Parts: sequence; C-alpha cells; structure tokens
Amino acid sequence: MLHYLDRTNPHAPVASAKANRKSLISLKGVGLTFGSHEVLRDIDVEICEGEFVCVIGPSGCGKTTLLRILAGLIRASRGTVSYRGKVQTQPASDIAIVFQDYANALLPWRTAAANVSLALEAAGTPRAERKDRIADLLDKVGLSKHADKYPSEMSGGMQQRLQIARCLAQNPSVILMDEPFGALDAMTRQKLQDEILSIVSDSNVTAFFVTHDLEEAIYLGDRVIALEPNPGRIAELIDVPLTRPRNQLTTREEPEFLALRRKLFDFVLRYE
Ligand SMILES: Nc1ncnc2c1ncn2[C@@H]1O[C@H](COP(=O)(O)OP(=O)(O)OP(=O)(O)O)[C@@H](O)[C@H]1O
Repeated sequence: MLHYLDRTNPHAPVASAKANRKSLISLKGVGLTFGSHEVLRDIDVEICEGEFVCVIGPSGCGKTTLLRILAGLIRASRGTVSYRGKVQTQPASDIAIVFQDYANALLPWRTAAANVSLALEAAGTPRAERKDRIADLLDKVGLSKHADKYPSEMSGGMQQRLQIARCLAQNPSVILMDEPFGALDAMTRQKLQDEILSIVSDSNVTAFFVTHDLEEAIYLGDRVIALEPNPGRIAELIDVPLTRPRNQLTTREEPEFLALRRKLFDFVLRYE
C-alpha cells in the first residue's frame, strides 16, 4: 500500500513510505554504444518499489534504449543493472512491457479474452483458473463487455487497454511503458492515464514510462528523468510533489504542476 502526501488530512502519513521504499532497480554507470555510436552514458538511477518514474527528452536521446536495457532486452556496454539486488543478465519474467504499437502487440485472430488467455497460458496458469482471471483482468481495464470481440472490432483505446490487461496477466512487479498512449486522441489518453494510475497504485506495481508529452510525465510520475542527447545522459531527476490521487482538472492547475511544466519545456526547448 502506497501512502502519498495528503494535504487534506493532517494525520495522513506525510513522512510517506517514499523514504522507506525498497530499491528495486538500480542502474550504476550504465552506458551503451552501438558500433561507434555512443547512445547512453553514465546513467545512475535507483528506482524503488511502487514508484512511478517517467522519462522525457528530445527525440533520439535514448529513452527507448534505456527502457530496453531495463527490460533486459539489450545488455549495457558499461556499468551494471541490478534487479532486486542481483545483477540482471536476462529478462525477468515479472517485468512486463506495454508498447505504443498495440495493433502489432495483439494477436488479430484471437478475441480479447483469448489474447489475455495467451499470457496466462504462457505463465502456466491452470486452465480451471483462467476463466475467472480473464474476467478479472478485462474488468480491471473496463473491457468486460468486449471479451468476445477481435482487436479489429475495437477502438485504439480499447486495444491499448487489452494490451495492458495482457501485461497484467503476467502478474508483473514492474511495467515498462514505451509511449503507450502516443497514438491515442487526447480524451482517450487522459482516461487511460487515470486508469494506469489506479492500476499501478492498486497493485503496487513499479512503473517506468517513456513519453514525449511533458504534461503526461508530470501528471503520472513520482519522478521525472530528463535525458539530454548525444550521448543520452540524465540532465535532471525531478521529484513531482503533487498529491495523489491526481485529477485531470485540478492537478493540472496546481502551481507546482505549472512550475514543473515550465521547467521541462525550458529543458526540451534547449534541443529544438
Ligand atoms: N539497434 C540499434 N542499432 C543502432 N542504433 C540504434 C539502435 N537502436 C537505437 N539506436 C540509436 O540510438 C539512439 C537512441 O534511440 P532511441 O530509440 O532510444 O531514442 P528515443 O529517445 O526513444 O527516440 P524517440 O523519442 O524518437 O522515440 C538513436 O540515435 C537510434 O538511432
């Protein structure tokens, strides 16, 4: 259970669990070179259990590459990536990835329920348990009424929800998201932002979220990593001091939100 600063309640655990959270992922001196192209340099960051970390930065600065390193899909050329205190040598089964390209992430010949079932089958969930788990997962992402639809019969937002349900079927401790809402319209995007926040907070999942959208990063994150390019380095690691639960209207009007928005805009404008 996460506790966030609650200004409406003076007895809320203000000293927040944040300070006591356990480190889950640790990157020390991580660098990556593709051929002669140095993509990432000296990345040092500690991500704690239950934390929501967003990454922003100009195009090509290495955001996706960093996510792929965390996923264990690429080995760093330098430094170490530790997961639960152990140096990571291969992808962990409890780290799930949500991609922007939901259409390619789903199997078009399987219904929504069968797409979720696939992840359960892969995880070895006994057949007898699958039906209830599928119903729970589809319910969690608001797709209960669409279990028998094929991806082609669903909107972009619904397909992305389905991809998220499939990831949750893995029972992940960490969800890595690479611009998951980038292809969606503004209203759907905001709805899904709130859904992912409630999923993450209900299941105490740790989230690492790559986005081009500076406001999205502030709205979702406990911290925002600003990567500068050539090679990709951490320019700033910014704490987001906004209360939770967040609200699409009031949070975005808070002075701290606006100040951070200004700070991040100034940062990216340097690389325009
Ligand atoms: N497999 C690869 N081989 C060679 N170079 C690569 C490879 N993958 C990525 N790169 C290069 O690494 C750099 C960082 O790419 P990456 O996709 O991580 O950036 P990004 O910040 O996510 O970009 P965008 O915001 O445009 O999605 C780019 O210059 C890219 O061309």
